[in-house]
Amino acid sequence: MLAKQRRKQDHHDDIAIDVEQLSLRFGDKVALRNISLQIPKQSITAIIGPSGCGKSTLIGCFNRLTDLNPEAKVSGNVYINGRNIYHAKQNVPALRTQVGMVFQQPNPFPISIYENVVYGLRIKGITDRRILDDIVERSLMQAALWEEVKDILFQSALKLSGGQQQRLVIARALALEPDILMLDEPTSALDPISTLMIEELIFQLKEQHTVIVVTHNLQQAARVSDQTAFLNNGELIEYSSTDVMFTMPLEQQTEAFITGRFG
Ligand SMILES: Nc1ncnc2c1ncn2[C@@H]1O[C@H](COP(=O)(O)OP(=O)(O)OP(=O)(O)O)[C@@H](O)[C@H]1O
Repeated sequence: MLAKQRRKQDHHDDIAIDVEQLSLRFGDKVALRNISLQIPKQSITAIIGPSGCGKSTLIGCFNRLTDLNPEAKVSGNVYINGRNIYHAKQNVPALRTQVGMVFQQPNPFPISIYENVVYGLRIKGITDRRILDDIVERSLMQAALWEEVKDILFQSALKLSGGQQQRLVIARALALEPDILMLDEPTSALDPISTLMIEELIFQLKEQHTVIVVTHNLQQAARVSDQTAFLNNGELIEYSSTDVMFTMPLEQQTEAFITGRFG
């Protein structure tokens, strides 16, 4: 019975995140209004929309980061790999391992590069040096940072450039082998070359992960994503393949936004 309750009946194996009539209020303020969408596995989804439209709040529902705000009241459902993550029995720390998150400002810890990557593994109780070494190498390679740091692994992460720090933070998330990686404006604090490196990295990550990118940069959404969700004022206005969204949007609001007439 419990399994039945927790597992969505019409779950498709190729859907990573299934959002059903999701609404969220902060006190009296409605931040998300009745959002439904399905995010396919091993694809890149861009979330766009004007400042304050609810992009960060939406992805914060996918790993229950919004739980940290006592004012936030959620209704509706979010299924990840067919499981309802708002079910009372959901293990929230495990969810946040499965659904990794990278923020706008690179936020490495003031410890070595190596210790940054293994941080979450140590919390999980992994102490075997060989296992940790292997995961450090693999994660830094996946994050396209290994060649630059392999000889300075025990130097402070704070000595790295902003772009390197952001790739380190991505490596730290990848070390936990998340199914889903969410990046909230990952390049807005970076120079154009670092931005390009992160975009190439995002593109490669989809071979093994489902990637969600919140971005203010419409060219970036068009360059990297398979599908795009356009939010305005807490509502999902349009959700379609990125090609369609940027060439023949269905909604006037979308067209106005992508042609720079508002937002
Ligand atoms: N902790 C909070 N308490 C109250 N209201 C909040 C809180 N966080 C966000 N909001 C409000 O919810 C709405 C959505 O905010 P959110 O940060 O999700 O938007 P966004 O689209 O990510 O914006 P931006 O592009 O500027 O980062 C905004 O009106 C914001 O003021």
